[in-house]
Amino acid sequence: MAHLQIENLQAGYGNKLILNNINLNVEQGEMIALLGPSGCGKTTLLNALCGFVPVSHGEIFSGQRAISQLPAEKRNITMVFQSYALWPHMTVSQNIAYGLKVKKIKRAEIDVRVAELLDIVKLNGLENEKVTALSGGQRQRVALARALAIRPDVLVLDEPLSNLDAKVRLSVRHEIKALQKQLGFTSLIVTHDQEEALVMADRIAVLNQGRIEQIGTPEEIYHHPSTPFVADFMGADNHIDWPLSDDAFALNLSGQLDNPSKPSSVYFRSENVSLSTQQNPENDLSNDGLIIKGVVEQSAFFGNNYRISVRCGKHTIQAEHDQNLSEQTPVTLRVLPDALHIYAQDVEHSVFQTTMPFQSN
Ligand SMILES: Nc1ncnc2c1ncn2[C@@H]1O[C@H](COP(=O)(O)OP(=O)(O)OP(=O)(O)O)[C@@H](O)[C@H]1O
Repeated sequence: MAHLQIENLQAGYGNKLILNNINLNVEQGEMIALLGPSGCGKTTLLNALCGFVPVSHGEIFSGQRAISQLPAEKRNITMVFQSYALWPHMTVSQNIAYGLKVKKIKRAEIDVRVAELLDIVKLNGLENEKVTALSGGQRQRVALARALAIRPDVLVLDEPLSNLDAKVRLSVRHEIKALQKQLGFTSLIVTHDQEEALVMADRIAVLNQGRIEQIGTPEEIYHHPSTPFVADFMGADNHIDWPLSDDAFALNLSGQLDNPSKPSSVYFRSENVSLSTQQNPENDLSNDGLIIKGVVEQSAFFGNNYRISVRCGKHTIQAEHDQNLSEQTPVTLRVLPDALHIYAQDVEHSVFQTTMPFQSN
């Protein structure tokens, strides 16, 4: 049995159902990132696990224990909040000790545990400071230490990095990941930020409107998004519907698509579009893939590269290129089959199903 098992979970607020049929297993020592757009139910799922939102259907097992109807304090699941939720009038040590005191642990034992945690989160020397005197990154480390102090069965983190500036955020996310590997705690982390999820998580669950749309390793989610929603959310920012009666586009898949005339949605990332200013660029492989003719509409510098918007018939396609290009430059774009995410459109049911004709490595 998984360390945490969520089965057919439904939860919401009053009559408003937010989470619908959530199934998720989290193994001991695993970190799962919950990723999805604003309002999809990420925080509600954490709240349902912690006992802050009632579960109307289904069950949550922590180890062998069914916990969905237990009060929050009996679940041994601890939350680290975005806003840190520290006691401002207390010192760093007092904040870390708080949960242990509530549990009426002996003073000597608390002192040992607090010293251990100060070491773990590298806050030695700051134990007697008021938390209000600390930086955002240090406060979040206090919050983490306080949550870990009571040795929770599961740690849940609700956007723990979103109040930190970009540079601190990068270092704290690596610290949390290193701690998770070192201490082996089981955790779920909510984030808006797909890069954060890719870097930190062992597996990612992508949520859409209260349902899990896909769950998999970062590599699976990134390279093999199983639905158009996941492809789009994970940065496949170009989208066309096929077949397309537009001379600017040619799709050659060497018969790999089950039925080329079947309506399909094709998604691909701008970073996978190779751009040539030659009209008939030499192809060193074959003609396979998507080939598009167009003219440059806009070119914007973004550090590593230029982001080029290309007008292709009625579509605008985003590409990346190492040089600035002037408006109206004619270009040829090419996307190799491995970088195309293709989904059959099931018109009758208004849902998409992946055909997954290609496997990228
Ligand atoms: N206390 C509440 N009462 C009623 N509805 C709520 C309450 N809290 C959240 N909701 C609704 O539940 C839905 C899911 O909200 P939730 O906060 O779980 O989303 P989220 O994915 O965490 O969003 P965000 O990324 O913006 O934090 C939203 O439609 C929201 O309006």
